[in-house]
Amino acid sequence: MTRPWYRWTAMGRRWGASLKARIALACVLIIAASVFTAAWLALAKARAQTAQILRESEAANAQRLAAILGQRVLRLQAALHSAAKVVPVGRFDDTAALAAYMDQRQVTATLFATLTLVDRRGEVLVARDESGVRHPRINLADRPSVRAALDRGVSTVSDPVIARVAAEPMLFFAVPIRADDRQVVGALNGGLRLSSRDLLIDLVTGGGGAGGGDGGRGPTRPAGPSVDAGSFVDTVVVDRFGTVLAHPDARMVMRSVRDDARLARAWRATALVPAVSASTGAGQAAAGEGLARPEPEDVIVASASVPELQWQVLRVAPTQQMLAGFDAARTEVAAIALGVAVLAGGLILLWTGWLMRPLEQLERRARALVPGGPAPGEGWPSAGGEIGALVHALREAVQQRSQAEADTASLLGKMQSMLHTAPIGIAFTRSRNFELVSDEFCALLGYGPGELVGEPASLIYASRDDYVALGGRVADAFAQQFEFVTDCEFVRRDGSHFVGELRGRPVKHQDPTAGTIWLLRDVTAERAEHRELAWSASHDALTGLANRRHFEVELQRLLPQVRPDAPAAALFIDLDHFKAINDTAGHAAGDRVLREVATALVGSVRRDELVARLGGDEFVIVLLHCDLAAAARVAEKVRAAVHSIGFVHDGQLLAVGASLGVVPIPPGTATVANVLQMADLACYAAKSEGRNCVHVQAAEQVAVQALPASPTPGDA
Ligand SMILES: Nc1nc2c(ncn2[C@@H]2O[C@H](COP(=O)(O)OP(=O)(O)OP(=O)(O)O)[C@@H](O)[C@H]2O)c(=O)[nH]1
Repeated sequence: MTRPWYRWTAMGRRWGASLKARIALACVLIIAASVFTAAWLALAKARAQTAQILRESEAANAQRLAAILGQRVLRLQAALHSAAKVVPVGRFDDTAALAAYMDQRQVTATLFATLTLVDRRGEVLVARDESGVRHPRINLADRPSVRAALDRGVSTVSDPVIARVAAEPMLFFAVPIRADDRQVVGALNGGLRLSSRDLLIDLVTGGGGAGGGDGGRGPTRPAGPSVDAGSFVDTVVVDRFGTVLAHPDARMVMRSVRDDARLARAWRATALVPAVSASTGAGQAAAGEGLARPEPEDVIVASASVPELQWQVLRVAPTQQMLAGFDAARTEVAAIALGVAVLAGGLILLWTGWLMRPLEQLERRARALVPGGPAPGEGWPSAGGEIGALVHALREAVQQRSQAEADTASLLGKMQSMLHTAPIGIAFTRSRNFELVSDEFCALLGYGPGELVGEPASLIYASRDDYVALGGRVADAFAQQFEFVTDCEFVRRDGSHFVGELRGRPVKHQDPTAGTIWLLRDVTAERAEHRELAWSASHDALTGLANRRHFEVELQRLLPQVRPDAPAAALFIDLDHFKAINDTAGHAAGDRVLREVATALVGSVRRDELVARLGGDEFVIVLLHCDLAAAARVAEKVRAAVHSIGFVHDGQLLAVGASLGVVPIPPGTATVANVLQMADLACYAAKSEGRNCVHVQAAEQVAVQALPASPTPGDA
């Protein structure tokens, strides 16, 4: 049983390899990438544009708030000026008059938390605050703003300070009081809480632009995170030293912007450079107004300066929160892109499935191209376009192949019948295997009809080496467009060998893979007979030695090998009184003697020496690489061997002797006849010297004596 995981893995692999799945997957990826990229780029552009709009909007807001702040300062100063004009100048020592004056400053008192009238020395003449009108004995001449009003007769606004009495951050306005002669005789001071609605607090809590005030007694914003009403934008007012004057978080007031990292970065980004001192009057411009650069990554910063106070209004908006919609949209876009891609991929999968149905049918039909499958023209899908063209081409090819197979089968049938009856061995091999064999071929090799079909061709060769060597020769012959013919030793099924004549011809010379036709016949007897005939033609039938004709051919072949450094000699042997043996013991005894002599001759020389019977009782031996002295020694050995022959025939001891003539074969000797003539003469000399002896002919005598031709004794 197939395990489920294996089934799932196999199905996954099939799907992975499927063209449909690949196209669908590719489409999903392309569509997802396209949708996501397009949406991402659009969002990024929209985000950048929105950030720019926010910056510009916040810059305008900052400028508007700075303008409001400036107007408020001017209005407060104007109110203080108005009050200063009605100060009872000539009655500074009249406590009741001064108290009455203060008591009547209801409107001014609603604008300022404290009102203080000081004389030329800075001594407080009368003061008014939430507790009423008082005459405290204090001197304010140490305050720079009071000092400037008294000494230089100008209206001033102090830097924020922690008030001595109220113990909270306050601003002090001072205007000079002049006598009729325009001399400064004192100053009227207005103290204002930074938290006053008439100055700052409503600006940073979203009430910017609203007129009116609470007389400097506006509520302080509660501690904790605070934002511009309904938004994430913080409005912060900072003086030229970086001291926070107004902040949505009341705890930050009078602290340095450096205490809040984000605020510090925003403030630095405004690049505001202190341009005036604390004692400088309002109205001087400060640098850095407008859009801030460079802007920190996490905030959008806009700023505007309040020239009257050398303050700066900062609008700080957290980038991430302001543009959170875009960040959320990115995730949505990714999800939508994926969804669209998956949906499109599904549709494409269905579509390609529908498109590829003919292809699947074609695949099934192609799988059925096996014996026993549908008829060549049946089962093909009907389709147009490329698939239709493919179907058409395949159907044509299958029909043609089917026709070709039928033709081949018919031809093979005829061939089989021919091979069955052919009286010669015929075989067809391809790729070194038998594909067709005639009955005779099998019979030659001891196999039943057809048994060699499918077997390797090497099976019938007696030697594996012969078979391998044959391959190269066959290839050479076929390459030259020759028929290949050779004799080779084959092995039958029973292990017996025979010599066969093998003829081979390729079916197509230009295509070796098309196969080869072989003809085989057993030539064992034929070749043996031929060898027999060839041997008989060159050998003496009685003794088995080379005959005269073969001797002459061989010596003629050897003569060129004779050189001064490779001397040679010839021994001419003639039996002594052989005729008497024939005559007394009979011809058969004479034949036996001749055979014994041949054996003695062969046994006296090296195996490869040329030993021949020239005829009758005449023999000749050629010794190669043998000088005359050595030849003389061999001749003596031969003589002794012949002389030692002896056997009893019809009660009679038969023995024989031999006369030997030894001659050197001079280098350059042209003919066999010369050699035989000289050797014969030497043998004749041995006969003359009494027989059963060796006559060695000196080399210098040989040439002289060899010149005239004379008949050999054997010819007589
Ligand atoms: N048995 C036998 N005799 C042969 C054969 N061929 C030649 N003869 C005989 O060999 C003899 C050769 O004799 P010769 O060489 O003439 O005379 P010889 O008796 O040997 O005398 P010398 O040579 O002078 O010693 C002849 O009688 C031939 O008939 C052969 O094949 N068999």
